[in-house]
Amino acid sequence: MTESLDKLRDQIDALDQQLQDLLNHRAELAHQVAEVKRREDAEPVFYRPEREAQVLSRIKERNKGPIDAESMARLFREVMSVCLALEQPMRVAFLGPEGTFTQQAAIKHFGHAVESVPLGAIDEVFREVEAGAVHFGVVPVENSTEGMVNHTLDSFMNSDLKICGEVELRIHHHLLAGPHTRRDKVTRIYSHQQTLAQCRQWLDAHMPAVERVAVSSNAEAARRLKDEWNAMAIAGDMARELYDLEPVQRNIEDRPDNTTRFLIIGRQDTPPSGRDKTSLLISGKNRPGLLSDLLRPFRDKGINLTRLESRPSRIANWSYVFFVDCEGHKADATLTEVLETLEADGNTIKVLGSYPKAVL
Ligand SMILES: O=C(O)C(=O)C[C@]1(C(=O)O)C=C[C@@H](O)C=C1
Repeated sequence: MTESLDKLRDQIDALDQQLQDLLNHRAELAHQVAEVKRREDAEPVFYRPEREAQVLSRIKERNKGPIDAESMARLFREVMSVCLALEQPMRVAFLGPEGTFTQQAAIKHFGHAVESVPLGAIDEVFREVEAGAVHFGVVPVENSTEGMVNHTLDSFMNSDLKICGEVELRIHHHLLAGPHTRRDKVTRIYSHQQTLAQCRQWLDAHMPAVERVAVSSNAEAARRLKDEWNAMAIAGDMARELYDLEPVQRNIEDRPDNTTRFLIIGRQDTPPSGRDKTSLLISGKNRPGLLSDLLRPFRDKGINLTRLESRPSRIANWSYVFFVDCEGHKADATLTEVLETLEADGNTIKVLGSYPKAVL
């Protein structure tokens, strides 16, 4: 026999009371953790990405359902976000304006309890983190359809900031209309250049005659519809909600698995979490076989590379630096040996950071 609604709700009320008490108990413990950190360190580090990654991975591994592992981890993401805010209110800069995918990535990574600060350009995000005006920054680094975000790679060449985390976000783009849009009179579509590129085939097939106008961000494209009648915009859900726009057609990205990867940048080194990645900037004297010489030590030690990118060095024409992502932490003995071999061969290595692989 099934229980009555009232009885079931009584049980839910009792569990909610327990959950609430447990969450407050957890928050008290986080508060005590903060006191220990303050006592033991003149410059205490409150945010611990390696610990957060371990907590979230464990939650996913031991989850038995019916709540799915991803959703459970997202709930705990918010719990830790609130606990961290009790230790230290955090300010995180992102490539703005409000409503960008980068803001969505910042919230996915840190939870809703952080204060997110929109900035106008990638190098501004770097500068504000360097200056200590914010604790961390979030910048896009690569898209699965359109490739690298070169501004971000180039910013690392002149910065000592450390990568302390990564976020992956599935990107869905929608064709949007504003409150005054006359849908039969549309002559222009606004969006960020990368978004227009990610929706090129759809636009060619469905709106070939409409001019595509690249603007500084998808959120800016959405904002413009406030007072225009002959334009539409392409943007994601966050911008759509922020500017209260109508979806004309959802999910118009050419590839259904369209994903963007973002990096968290900060001033601190991150200890090993057990499931880490390391990002390196490597340069060597231009010669035949340079690239294969750079890669051989990784192969010899069995270290998996997850990304390899070259960029002009900006020192001399046709000389390049290499951005290499590999599995493992710079404190691992094998990776240390690889880096020592590369340096002994006369190459210059800059470790951009070792950080936990994305868990969410
Ligand atoms: O373990 C810590 O160092 C904490 O500060 C606690 C806690 C948590 O709530 O679990 C909060 C913030 C840190 O980023 C990591 C974990």
